[in-house]
Amino acid sequence: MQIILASASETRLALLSAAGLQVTALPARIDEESMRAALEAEEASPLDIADALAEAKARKLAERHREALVIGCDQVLAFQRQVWGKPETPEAARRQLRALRGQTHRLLSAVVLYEAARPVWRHVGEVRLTMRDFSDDWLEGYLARNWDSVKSSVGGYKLEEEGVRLFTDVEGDYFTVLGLPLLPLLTYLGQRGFIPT
Ligand SMILES: Nc1nc2c(ncn2[C@H]2C[C@H](O)[C@@H](COP(=O)(O)OP(=O)(O)OP(=O)(O)O)O2)c(=O)[nH]1
Repeated sequence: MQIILASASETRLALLSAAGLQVTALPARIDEESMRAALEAEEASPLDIADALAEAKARKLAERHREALVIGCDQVLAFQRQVWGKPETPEAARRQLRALRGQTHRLLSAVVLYEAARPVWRHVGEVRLTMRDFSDDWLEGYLARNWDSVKSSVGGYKLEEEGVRLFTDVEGDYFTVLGLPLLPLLTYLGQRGFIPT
């Protein structure tokens, strides 16, 4: 069965490909900003927001590819009752990282699987990340060196790159930080016989 990743995320495609899966990546192109704003207005939890966005992406492509297995994903950052998506500019990343400095925030990575155009499995992974009290000067250098890479990341960092220097503690699954709860997904795909075990 064809596996479609309903995502423009190079990181997610790289994780699935490195795990040996043959996956076709197609962007779902939903209006995440307005969906997230509407859900926040209804006081949806960060978990429900990530899950709803992941499902919307999977559903959109599953309706066009009814015979495929479609994986939809979404990751949000939760901090002090706020829910953040990707910072749009270096200034937004600077503001966000200064707010998170010396604090603990959460990343929630949701995955929803559609089979024959129906949702059959879902999971949300959560990680708690604590940032050190880095200096403004260091942050300026970090952004100058890393903005091109981290502008595609919800936290303004990539844990597997220099972004690791932001942290004193990461409590949870590495792949969930990168945006995909890979291990539960691979377990389910194996149990259902979609990938060899
Ligand atoms: N390589 C890497 N990527 C990260 C890390 N933290 C977050 N990300 C990326 C994974 C996702 O591409 C992105 C989360 O944003 P979204 O869930 O909105 O996905 P994105 O817009 O990239 O693609 P999609 O909405 O699925 O088409 O942040 C990290 O530590 N390392």
